[in-house]
Amino acid sequence: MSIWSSINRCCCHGQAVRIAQNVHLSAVYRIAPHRTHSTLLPTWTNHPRPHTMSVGIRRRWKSTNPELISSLFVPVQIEPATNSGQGEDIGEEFTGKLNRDEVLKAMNAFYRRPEMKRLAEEHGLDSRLFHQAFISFRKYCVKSQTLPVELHILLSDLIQSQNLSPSAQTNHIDDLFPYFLQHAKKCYPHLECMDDLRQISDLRSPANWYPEARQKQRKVIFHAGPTNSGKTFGAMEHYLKAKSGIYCGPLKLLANEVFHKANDRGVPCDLITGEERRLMNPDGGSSSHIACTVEMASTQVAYEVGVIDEIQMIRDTARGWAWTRTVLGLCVDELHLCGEAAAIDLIKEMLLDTGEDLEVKTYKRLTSLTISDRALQSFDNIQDGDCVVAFSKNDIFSITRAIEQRGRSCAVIYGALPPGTKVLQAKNFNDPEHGTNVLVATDAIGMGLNLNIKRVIFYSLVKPTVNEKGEKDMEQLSTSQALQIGGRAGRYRTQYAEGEVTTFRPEDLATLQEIMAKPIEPIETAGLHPTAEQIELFAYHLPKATLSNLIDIFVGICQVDDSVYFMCNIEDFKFLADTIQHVPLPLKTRYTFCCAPISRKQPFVCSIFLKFARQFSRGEALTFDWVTSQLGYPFAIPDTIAELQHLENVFDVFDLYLWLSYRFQDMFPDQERMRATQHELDNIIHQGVSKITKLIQQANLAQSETTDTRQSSSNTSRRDSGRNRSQPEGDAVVEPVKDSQKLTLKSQILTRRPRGSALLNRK
Ligand SMILES: Nc1ncnc2c1ncn2[C@@H]1O[C@H](COP(=O)(O)OP(=O)(O)OP(=O)(O)O)[C@@H](O)[C@H]1O
Ligand SMILES: [Mg+2]
Repeated sequence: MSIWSSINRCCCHGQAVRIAQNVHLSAVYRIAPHRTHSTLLPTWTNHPRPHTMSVGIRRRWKSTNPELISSLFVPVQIEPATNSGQGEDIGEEFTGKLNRDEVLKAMNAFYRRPEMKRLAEEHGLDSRLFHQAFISFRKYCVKSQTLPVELHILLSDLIQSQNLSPSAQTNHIDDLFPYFLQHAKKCYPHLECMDDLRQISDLRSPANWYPEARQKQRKVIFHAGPTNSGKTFGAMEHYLKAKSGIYCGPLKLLANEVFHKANDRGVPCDLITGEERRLMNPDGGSSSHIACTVEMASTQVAYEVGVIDEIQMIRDTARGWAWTRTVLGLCVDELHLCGEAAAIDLIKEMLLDTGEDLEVKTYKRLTSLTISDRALQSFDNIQDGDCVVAFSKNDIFSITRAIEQRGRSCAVIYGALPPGTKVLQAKNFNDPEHGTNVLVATDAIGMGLNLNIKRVIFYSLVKPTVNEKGEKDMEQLSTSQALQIGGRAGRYRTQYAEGEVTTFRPEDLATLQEIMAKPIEPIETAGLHPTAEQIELFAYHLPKATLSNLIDIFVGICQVDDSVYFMCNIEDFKFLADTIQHVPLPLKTRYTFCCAPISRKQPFVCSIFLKFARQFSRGEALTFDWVTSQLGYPFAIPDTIAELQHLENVFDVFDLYLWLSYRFQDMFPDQERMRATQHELDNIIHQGVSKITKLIQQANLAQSETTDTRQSSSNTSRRDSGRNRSQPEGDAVVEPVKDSQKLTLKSQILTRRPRGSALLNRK
């Protein structure tokens, strides 16, 4: 029996909660940000454990301002009662018609009574809710053509006795309270079920959500060390030798690499990502080993060995929950965690709740990595094996152009490129015969690609980030990030076994040395996330609330042990929920749609997402022909940067389709055709990237102005001023992609948006 049908069969709130706790819920999909995947995330267990505090351990629960919470509850509109015309108004028959002004007077007298406010507070109505509910109640009483008989009579009595002495009054103004409260509960259904809501959103013991894992006493080993120290290699040896194993990686590329490595070693291994399932067993059964993206890991299937790679991602504000879930939930005998030592204490803290110990294995870097004492200063000084790292696409394009103007060919890698393109660009760069011996990249190279880099050159030390609230920030690189990116230089057993790190600008060099010399800050908290079941239960209690409002309420009232955990940000999810709010879909379907791995910063993809939801809600299958007709198919090799970027978005639409096709097979029937076409598109994008300088030139860059460059590539005044002081002319100041080009992209996207879409209305 699914939780959904359980809930529908329940008639009382308490029962719904009990059922949720007793049934071990089937897996559900969870949100994943851009280019990541959905997952299975069980919530409730049949082994509830009291929330005891571990002795001697600092524990604190998140406390939220109650007024902030109350502002999340949107009142349900109560319409005034109309006369059904089926008979007389009995109240009016008894006491006559009520005088509207007198009713208002009585009501206002009620509102002014401090005792009423206090009483309301005892029933969960703070002053804000009391005020809102009173306004609604007053309007209802004044505007209704017919009122409940008792209320009508009470109001009539109150009006008549207004001028009498208190002893002569038969009724008191306070007698209105029960009627008011009844009305308030209709306006704010949560008043009836706040305890249940708090219980549902109690996230203080996430270790108890995984009964299968808790039945094992897992051996947990942390492979800690810097980049390129053989951590993953060490853990993989255990994985490959085991009878069964699960590898959980942060990227499709890494899962893919393990998938190939295992199968090449004769260990049958399946690949599972949000958009792909590759099963090696011809009869469709599962192999003994699985390589998956972390969000896709099952916590119910038992394996001998589990590997969780890049464990430091547990602090990621958007995806951290997926690492938390696998650390607590993988049902394995032996669990290997690979990553920065900065996560060791946090993992130890988490394992206090599972009763398991942590064994730490430390690694040393396999090759040397030195910080240069000279900045690059000029692109004239670029050498074979150099990788220039920048954090904005505009910088990437400008740098590429500047280097190619000097007669060198560049490989280019940034996050929005499809995986195939990234791999091919990396391959060209790695191949000494290819003639592409310089790489220009964002921190997308930080994980997953094997690159023959000799020297990493930081073009900038400031990176755009998203904080816990989902807001964009500009931040100086952390030590962890600088080591992660810089550590790509001098990879073991590659052409360049000795790595070097430097900056482009001399004035950044000291800062880089300082950043890289600092110890990595310990990771203090791990991400958590509400689950589909929890949101479903909220929806059961608050049926009139929108999905995005339900999420807000959940986050507002949930209880988290914030000495160990934090709530991940869910802005993309909420944005998607708002985008399709007006499309009629069952809640579970709506929830799954909103878990799709797309970012709100991709307007074109979001507009297609809305079209998908509309088509789906009409019950019409999303065929290859229908989808590609929305996307300007067939695709051509891009001639401009704008076209290239548009194709990158189209690629993400294919990902969206494939992701949904695994959740709603009947409605997304053309999975294989879409996959084949996406593969072609990957090639087309790669061809576009390979002639990127030509694309940039199309934008008539000659007219670009130096001041534009400052805006696009500099994020600190310190760096700006330094550059102007000391850079050789025409070098540090690389020209940005022109604004006119950005406009072309924008207009292209706009013309492709559906008319009247929510997104257009938003803008
Ligand atoms: N003992 C070993 N024998 C052979 N090759 C090894 C050994 N240890 C590591 N390598 C190779 O060295 C390279 C780096 O190792 P690995 O990827 O495990 O490092 P890592 O510490 O996980 O790095 P990162 O932090 O970048 O993930 C890989 O190509 C790996 O195959
Ligand atoms: Mg590794």
